[in-house]
Amino acid sequence: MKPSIVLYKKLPADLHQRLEKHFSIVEFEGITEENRPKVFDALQQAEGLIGSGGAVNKELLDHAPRLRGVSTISVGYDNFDVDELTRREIPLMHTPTVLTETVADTVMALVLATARRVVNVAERVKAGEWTSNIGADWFGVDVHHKTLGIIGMGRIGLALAQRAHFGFDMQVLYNARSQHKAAEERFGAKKCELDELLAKSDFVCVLLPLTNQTFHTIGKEQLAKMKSSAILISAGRGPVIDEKALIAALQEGTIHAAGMDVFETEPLPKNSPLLSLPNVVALPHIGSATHETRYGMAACAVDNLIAALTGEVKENCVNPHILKK
Ligand SMILES: NC(=O)C1=CN([C@@H]2O[C@H](COP(=O)(O)OP(=O)(O)OC[C@H]3O[C@@H](n4cnc5c(N)ncnc54)[C@H](OP(=O)(O)O)[C@@H]3O)[C@@H](O)[C@H]2O)C=CC1
Ligand SMILES: O=CC(=O)O
Repeated sequence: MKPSIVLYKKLPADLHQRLEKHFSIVEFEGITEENRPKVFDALQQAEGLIGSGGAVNKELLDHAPRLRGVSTISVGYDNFDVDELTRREIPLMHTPTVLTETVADTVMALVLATARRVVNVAERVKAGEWTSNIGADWFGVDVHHKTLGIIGMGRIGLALAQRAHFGFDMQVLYNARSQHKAAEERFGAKKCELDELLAKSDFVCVLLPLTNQTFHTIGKEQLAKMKSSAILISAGRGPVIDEKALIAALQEGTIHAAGMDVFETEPLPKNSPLLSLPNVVALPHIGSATHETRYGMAACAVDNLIAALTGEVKENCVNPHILKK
């Protein structure tokens, strides 16, 4: 009999078939408040779990006594209780690399859209406001030759630095725990303390994962250290930025604008003040959302689960130290 797995995200047909060759699949559309009891029921027999979104915490794991492998269709894994998975010796697999270039494109799109006010002016054109030669009230600010600060110089940070350096002749500053020689040698990036990065950057791009250490890395105090002409880009995880403090900074002119792909609450609530600020470009967490990349992520996650359950993990494991030799 094939091992049973729980799938909680719809997959392309061919990838579903690839999984079906190895496993008997119980499928759900996400893990929600409503379907939680049914998911818990299916988890009693499940040896594998694959999907994205929804918390995979101790409560859920307590309903999954036979679980041997978990695969998320994402690179970020902040909604997984990694300590609890590790304690139970369950490998957690994720999808780094396959989405890196696409997410870096999204971040660059946010840089350009906020600086050049692309969304705002396009809306004005559609509203019929372009009735004569445009004046300064339609102008944006330059991106090329400015200074771009990257907070979190990992895979995506490196791909962003490449775009900024070669595409836009920008000076790149970065803040991370370790030194990133590749970024320094290839893109002239300079490592600096957070305060220095905030004070010198025209664009501050936050690409940190969400952890206990990174929660609210950018708050009132940090925003006050930025140039009043600076633009903040948030594309790691929403809670890395104190959204209340950011809203106040945007309203009071402490900083010039913000481009955001991630938020403290997602989907962004309809009454969020961010939605009525003209100097905010808000995207619905589309960092990796192209057809090609989302397919690549799903394929990677399927292969990751097969590897985890057949004992053949070579890469993409968040807690590799638990793997049996
Ligand atoms: N908007 C979207 O759709 C997407 C968002 N993401 C988010 O982007 C994040 C980054 O992805 P990726 O680049 O692949 O991840 P990486 O793990 O390659 O990079 C993370 C970087 O963050 C740094 N970092 C982590 N913790 C700290 C800390 N406490 N203080 C300072 N720096 C820290 C790391 O520093 P060091 O190098 O020193 O270890 C590293 O440079 C993901 O975790 C995810 O949350 C990812 C994909 C899509
Ligand atoms: O936010 C997306 C991810 O892959 O992480």
